[in-house]
Amino acid sequence: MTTPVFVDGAAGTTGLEIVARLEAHPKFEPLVLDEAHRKDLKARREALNDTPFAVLCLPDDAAREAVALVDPASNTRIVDASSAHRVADGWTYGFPEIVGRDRIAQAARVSNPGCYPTGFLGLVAPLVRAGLLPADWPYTINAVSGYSGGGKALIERFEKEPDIAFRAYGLTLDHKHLPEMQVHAGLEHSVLFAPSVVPAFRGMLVEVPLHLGAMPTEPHADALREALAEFYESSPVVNLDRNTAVSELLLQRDAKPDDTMTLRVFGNEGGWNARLIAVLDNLGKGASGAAIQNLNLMAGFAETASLRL
Ligand SMILES: NC(=O)C1=CN([C@@H]2O[C@H](COP(=O)(O)OP(=O)(O)OC[C@H]3O[C@@H](n4cnc5c(N)ncnc54)[C@H](OP(=O)(O)O)[C@@H]3O)[C@@H](O)[C@H]2O)C=CC1
Ligand SMILES: CC(=O)N[C@@H](CCC(=O)OP(=O)(O)O)C(=O)O
Repeated sequence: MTTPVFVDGAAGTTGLEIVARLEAHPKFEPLVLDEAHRKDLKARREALNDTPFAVLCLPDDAAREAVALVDPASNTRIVDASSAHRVADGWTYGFPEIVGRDRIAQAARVSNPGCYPTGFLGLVAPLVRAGLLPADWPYTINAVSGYSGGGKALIERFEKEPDIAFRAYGLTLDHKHLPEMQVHAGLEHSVLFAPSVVPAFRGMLVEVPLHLGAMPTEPHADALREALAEFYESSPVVNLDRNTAVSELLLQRDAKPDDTMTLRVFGNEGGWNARLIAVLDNLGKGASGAAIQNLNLMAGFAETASLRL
């Protein structure tokens, strides 16, 4: 006997990957609407109210609409992959390693983190919480993503314009991920975020460069690395790679789906500077893998069931 999960937005980039993981899942099964009904309000309302779990893989407005379609008396528990509810009251932020597995397990409304915030928060939130990095520091994030991060529209653009080698964006400095990065890292100031896209389908590198010697706490890169290693010691999904004897980190154009995230801390010899770098799949721990991890915890199943580890 399997538990049905309604995937609203199943024809989209994130939705397709969630359906694939649910199809391979030993205890869940995906419920999707056919092409003629996938945007039909009546069909969506029924599925949203009559299924024990629903995952929203929709643009923000459609995700808000989906939540409004759920009767307050309904028992449906929701995971929202959009950015509509990431700092909203009544929603639990779906980053189990940081928020706590118990909180996700008990929640009726879980908001999946954004892909870039998964990398940033994975690196910075535990260190701020431990007092090793200051909460009032002006943090900067340099990040590069595969083009599937922009959904169907960006995939189409990169496939039509093969000459694009690099795309810097977010140039108005008001990217929609700023609030969740500040709130869930417990920061006093908004971060300075410099995202970009390269012609690879999936994968991302999220980097936080730090002038450690200028910080009041003057943390050493080794201390940051060890604190992260300890924090993620028991995680089956997030790991800290202690090997800093690497000269480069690469994203591959044909990378396979991957639901893990690897963190690294590089420091210079004097300990003045550090580069904190997270490598993840925007469609894995950055979206679909995180949704399955949260559903597993909510249903009381093994945390990593059907993840691509
Ligand atoms: N791509 C990624 O790496 C990540 C995405 N996310 C978030 O996940 C959500 C989905 O993103 P993504 O899969 O990339 O986007 P896509 O554009 O690839 O897919 C969105 C899907 O939603 C469908 N849709 C739009 N409006 C409605 C509606 N009113 N009712 C039913 N279906 C609707 C679209 O239909 P149609 O096919 O007709 O356009 C499309 O199939 C977004 O909120 C995104 O921000 C989060 C983390 C990472
Ligand atoms: C390359 C690209 O365009 N990426 C998306 C973020 C993808 C993601 O994290 O999804 P959410 O939008 O749900 O937060 C962007 O910058 O808007």
